[in-house]
Amino acid sequence: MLFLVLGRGKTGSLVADVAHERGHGVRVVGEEENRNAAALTGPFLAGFDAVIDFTTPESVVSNMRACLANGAHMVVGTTGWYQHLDDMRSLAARRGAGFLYGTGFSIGVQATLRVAKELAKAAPHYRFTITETHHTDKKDAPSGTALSLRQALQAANPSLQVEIVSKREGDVAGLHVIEAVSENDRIELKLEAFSRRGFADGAVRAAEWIVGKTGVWEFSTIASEL
Ligand SMILES: NC(=O)C1=CN([C@@H]2O[C@H](COP(=O)(O)OP(=O)(O)OC[C@H]3O[C@@H](n4cnc5c(N)ncnc54)[C@H](O)[C@@H]3O)[C@@H](O)[C@H]2O)C=CC1
Ligand SMILES: O=C(O)C1=N[C@H](C(=O)O)C[C@H](O)C1
Repeated sequence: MLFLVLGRGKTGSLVADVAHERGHGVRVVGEEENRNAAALTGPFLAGFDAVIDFTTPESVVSNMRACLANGAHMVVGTTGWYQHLDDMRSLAARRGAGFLYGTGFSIGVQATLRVAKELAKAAPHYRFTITETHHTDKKDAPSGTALSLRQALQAANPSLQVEIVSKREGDVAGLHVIEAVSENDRIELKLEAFSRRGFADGAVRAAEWIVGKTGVWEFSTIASEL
């Protein structure tokens, strides 16, 4: 397959490496070539099986508009743009695109989301806090994964109030800690990414999955198929 990767940064570069390792052709387009999605014309996009976006909360919106309007198959790993989610979902549906988005593409994040739901049910009267720590260049806060974890906790137990604390330190690839506290004890569920490799692997597998499909999916709903 031939993939177009948007973003030559920390994660986009690794996504390109993983896609090569899995036997795919890859073209990477960076910021200089693609200001305001200038590179993403219909004829250019038609040459790729799928597009994978790891850019910024600002740039990803024009990238999605261009790709989805042209009916492309697109995987969006970039976080911090979810106020536009309804618009992007309807654009994808109107144009017959394939659109898959998500906050944490690693197996670790997906497993933690499942365990979090069980914890919310098993400790319904505890006070919940999510603390997320990431590198100092991260543009969005809270992290997309922290928002997904809160959503998972509250889906399992709608009465839970969940505080999110964001920390920015060094080059941390991703640390999420869920803490549930009662008068008697404290439970901790901790997920530490050792590198960005797990996210890149999930993104490439998601791109393989979406080729030829039309529709809109959040990553967690299809992760078990990858
Ligand atoms: N869903 C997931 O599993 C993961 C999501 N992320 C998210 O991915 C995004 C990127 O993260 P990093 O790679 O750490 O950031 P980064 O800052 O290292 O890379 C972003 C790159 O996008 C480039 N860029 C900006 N506008 C562009 C445009 N219009 N076209 C092409 N490239 C453009 C920038 O020049 C930069 O090189 C963030 O939103 C982050 O939260 C990161 C890791 C995992
Ligand atoms: O910006 C990052 O680095 C990461 N962003 C994602 C998020 O916001 O959830 C996923 C991962 O934690 C790394």
